[in-house]
Amino acid sequence: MNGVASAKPRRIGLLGGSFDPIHNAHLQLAQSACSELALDAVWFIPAGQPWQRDPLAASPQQRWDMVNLAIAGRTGLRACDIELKRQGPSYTIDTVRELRAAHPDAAFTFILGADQLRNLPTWNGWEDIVAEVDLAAARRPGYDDKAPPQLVEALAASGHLLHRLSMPEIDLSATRIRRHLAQGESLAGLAPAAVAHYIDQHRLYTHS
Ligand SMILES: Nc1ncnc2c1ncn2[C@@H]1O[C@H](COP(=O)(O)OP(=O)(O)OP(=O)(O)O)[C@@H](O)[C@H]1O
Ligand SMILES: O=C(O)c1ccc[n+]([C@@H]2O[C@H](COP(=O)([O-])O)[C@@H](O)[C@H]2O)c1
Repeated sequence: MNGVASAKPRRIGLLGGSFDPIHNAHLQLAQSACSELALDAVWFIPAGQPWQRDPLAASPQQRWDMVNLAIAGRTGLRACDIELKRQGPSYTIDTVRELRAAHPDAAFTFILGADQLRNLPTWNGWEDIVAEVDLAAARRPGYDDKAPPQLVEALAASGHLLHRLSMPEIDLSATRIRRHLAQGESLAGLAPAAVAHYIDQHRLYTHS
């Protein structure tokens, strides 16, 4: 074929999280974003040092292992260790800039729940994030899913979009899972069986 075919950019969703541990709502969020936004893939990005949180219970290696177990065999889902390899606090702005530089052929959308959508204006360099990527947000029980006004303004100025995911609210959090485990309760239906098995083998989250 003659001429230059304009290759369509790969559409990649980025799902950052502490994943302490990864659970079924994370998977549902990724799969909803993938199908609703016609993404080619969603990359799970475990945070190395999530600077706004208390110290995590599982180690970076354990969170990485659990993410990989959870996504194994699921089409379009991948894990990305960019933040685990970086020193210092994990800033999303560094991640999106590095990924855009490394993958100029890709169009990235950062995926998040309503809690972090509300919180986004406290993130380091948040206006720069909005200038780099689209956002996709899911509702979450107990959180207003209205975007903060300064975020709406920044999105309008940047030309990037805030996609609203239509997945139903899921009342599940890693906090609830850690609490369940500390009380000796089962994870059935809350996290993939392989993750539950890993948690059991490594005796994670046995104390609240
Ligand atoms: N039930 C849920 N519905 C929608 N989004 C969710 C849900 N659980 C987590 N997320 C989103 O997934 C991303 C990663 O979340 P994270 O790893 O902190 O899990 P978490 O369940 O919120 O953890 P924790 O209870 O420890 O705060 C965040 O953007 C968060 O908003
Ligand atoms: O960049 C920041 O300053 C920043 C502040 C808070 C949260 N984030 C990112 O938001 C994602 C979800 O965080 P969390 O704490 O809900 O697991 C994860 O990728 C974090 O690195 C990013």
